[in-house]
Amino acid sequence: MERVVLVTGASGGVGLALCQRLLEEDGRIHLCIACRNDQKSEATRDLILAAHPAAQVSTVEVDLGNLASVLRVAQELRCRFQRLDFVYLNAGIMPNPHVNFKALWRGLLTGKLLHMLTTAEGVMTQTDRLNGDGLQEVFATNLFGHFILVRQLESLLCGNEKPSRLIWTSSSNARESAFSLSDYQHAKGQESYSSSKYATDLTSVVLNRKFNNQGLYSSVVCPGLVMSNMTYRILPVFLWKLLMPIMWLIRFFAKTYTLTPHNGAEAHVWLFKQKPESLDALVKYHSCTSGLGKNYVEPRKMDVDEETAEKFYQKLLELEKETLEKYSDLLD
Ligand SMILES: NC(=O)C1=CN([C@@H]2O[C@H](COP(=O)(O)OP(=O)(O)OC[C@H]3O[C@@H](n4cnc5c(N)ncnc54)[C@H](OP(=O)(O)O)[C@@H]3O)[C@@H](O)[C@H]2O)C=CC1
Ligand SMILES: CC(C)=CCC[C@@H](C)[C@H]1CC[C@H]2C3=C(CC[C@]12C)[C@@]1(C)CCC(=O)C[C@@H]1CC3
Repeated sequence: MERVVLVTGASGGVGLALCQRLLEEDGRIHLCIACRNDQKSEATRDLILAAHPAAQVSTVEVDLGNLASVLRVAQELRCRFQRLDFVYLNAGIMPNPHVNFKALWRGLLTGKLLHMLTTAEGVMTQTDRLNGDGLQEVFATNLFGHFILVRQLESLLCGNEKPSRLIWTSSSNARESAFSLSDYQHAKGQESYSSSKYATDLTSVVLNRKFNNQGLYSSVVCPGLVMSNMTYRILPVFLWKLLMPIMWLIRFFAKTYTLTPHNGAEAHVWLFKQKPESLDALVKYHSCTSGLGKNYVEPRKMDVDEETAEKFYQKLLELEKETLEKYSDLLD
């Protein structure tokens, strides 16, 4: 029986490249692409089918920042499939990004420039806002919508003959200091993106602890710095194009400058080929590209405290309970 692979955020960037690369690896998979609306779904499906005419590609529509939409899509997926083999939790946003160029300059003087150029630590801030569900938008879209999706798909992911896999697109920008248990939605600070990605890392660690014995395995990946709609909202396209020769140079020192969505999907595709039992739950798998353009994957231990992860998970369960009570009419 063919493997069923669900990819969120499939309409562009890393998600779209991932879909193309998965079909190159195994043309027999059933690929289900999740996009925000049916025009995007159809356009993405057409693009994928143009390169892989014999591929089995189906579509679902979901706005991950809208809990009713997440509950509806989960119900649709439960009706459509008996099992999901891989779920790539890749959709993500970074609204209103702001780059602190002075910080980069200081980094040059203090010898921290390379670290800043690869993690954006101390370099980027964002302005977040409340969404229609009354949640912080970045937390809701990058993490909580995906969390509810996974929990609602438990019957398709757990207890199958073969293990099922969750693969979260995290980031090198995930940082403990941007996250706090008392403000886990990051309503007070200006690093909501960094906080949401750290929360993603914590969630993946706990999901492994809770669900490995039911055959569900979770991993986190970082695609590296990729030119996509997300980065084109940080600096204009022409500036990125001007910076390209400098970034190719930086790549000799910073292997996470993958720069293209195809390269950025390296770790996602590598994980597709690994046995889950051989993976380390406390490791983030980074897509890397060498100075000469060769792609590879680098595992790096994550900076996560397992006790904080467990406490955070309990908070997610409380929020989940509130959500399910609020939307009880949408549940079977
Ligand atoms: N680019 C980079 O340098 C890095 C990116 N990442 C992560 O990689 C992932 C992919 O980003 P990337 O490809 O670069 O960026 P893109 O902006 O190109 O892709 C983001 C995808 O997420 C989708 N999406 C956004 N919001 C929602 C929503 N509310 N509901 C459903 N789908 C949504 C977008 O859909 P739509 O087309 O409708 O907007 C799009 O398909 C993200 O999680 C990002 O945080 C991590 C490290 C570095
Ligand atoms: C010479 C040069 C590359 C200049 C660009 C400066 C900044 C705009 C970038 C330096 C580090 C980058 C970075 C990201 C965005 C752009 C930078 C701040 C991310 C935050 C993009 C999204 C992520 O998930 C992680 C990236 C880390 C590095």
